[in-house]
Amino acid sequence: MGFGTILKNGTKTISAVENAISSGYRLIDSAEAYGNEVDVGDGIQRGVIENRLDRSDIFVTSKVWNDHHGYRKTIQAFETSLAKLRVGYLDLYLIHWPANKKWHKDWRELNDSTWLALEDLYRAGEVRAIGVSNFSKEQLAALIEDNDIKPMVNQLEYHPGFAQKEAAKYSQDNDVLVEAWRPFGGPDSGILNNPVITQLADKYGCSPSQVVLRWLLQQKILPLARSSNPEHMLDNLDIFDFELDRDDMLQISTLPSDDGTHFDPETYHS
Ligand SMILES: NC(=O)C1=CN([C@@H]2O[C@H](COP(=O)(O)OP(=O)(O)OC[C@H]3O[C@@H](n4cnc5c(N)ncnc54)[C@H](OP(=O)(O)O)[C@@H]3O)[C@@H](O)[C@H]2O)C=CC1
Ligand SMILES: O=C1CO[C@H](CO)[C@@H](O)[C@@H]1O
Repeated sequence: MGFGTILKNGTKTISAVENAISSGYRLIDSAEAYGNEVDVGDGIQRGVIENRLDRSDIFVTSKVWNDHHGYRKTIQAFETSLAKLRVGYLDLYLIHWPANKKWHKDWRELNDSTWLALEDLYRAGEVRAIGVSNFSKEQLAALIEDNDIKPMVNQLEYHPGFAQKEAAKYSQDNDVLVEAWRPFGGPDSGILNNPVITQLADKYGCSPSQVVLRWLLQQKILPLARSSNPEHMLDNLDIFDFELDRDDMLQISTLPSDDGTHFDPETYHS
């Protein structure tokens, strides 16, 4: 179970990350694009001290943003992220979004040169694992074909009403761990109030968020949940003592598309 860090206000970020570590989270998902790596780093430091942990107990992820694609800029972006987070090394570094065909004629070469930077950081021991985020099947297949080291993770938008099944299946078939971003569809989605989800929560005697997280785990997908509320943080971790049955898994998987904004890896540009 991972903890997401899209949190705006500085103090709120520091205390959310510190509380998350005190609640038991060990995977902290950050990114240069969230603009709060200094605060995330402070939260990690406080959480480690408060709970008498070591740096090595925490798994820290960051991601290179779209305007830093390419070998040289990626290395620089990594160094900046590391300096802001102050954690010595990263456990996982991801390409946040692929360069895609719509915006880059040379999308494949551009992804390869960004990836080469990640490979070099990995070989140098600066990052313990490397991966991608928001890569479609085609984009991931090209990267695997062209390079020596296969991505270890593909972090995808994946939640009830928007499951990127093709990309997830291709990743898993190639031993690439899938992480789910925005598991609850973000703050304004109706996922946690969806009647199918709330009825299943009643059936299993758990919360709607726990139903969603179980649905992900049972597909061998690692969820990245974000919360500023310590009760929700604990609730989201307490999901290892029940199992959704097959029919209920299917009910969630076949929910119609939700009303959220869905980002398409083949066209997204920012
Ligand atoms: N790779 C990528 O491109 C992307 C990665 N991400 C990553 O994924 C993480 C999660 O996605 P995010 O967009 O933050 O949204 P989430 O899907 O995690 O939803 C967060 C919302 O859910 C609420 N919530 C959490 N737990 C509960 C609960 N138990 N009961 C009721 N409400 C709950 C939170 O409210 P409250 O605070 O009150 O609990 C908050 O409003 C990000 O923080 C980021 O790390 C996100 C987007 C893109
Ligand atoms: O990680 C992210 C945070 O959310 C953004 C959109 O709101 C995404 O573009 C981005 O991938």
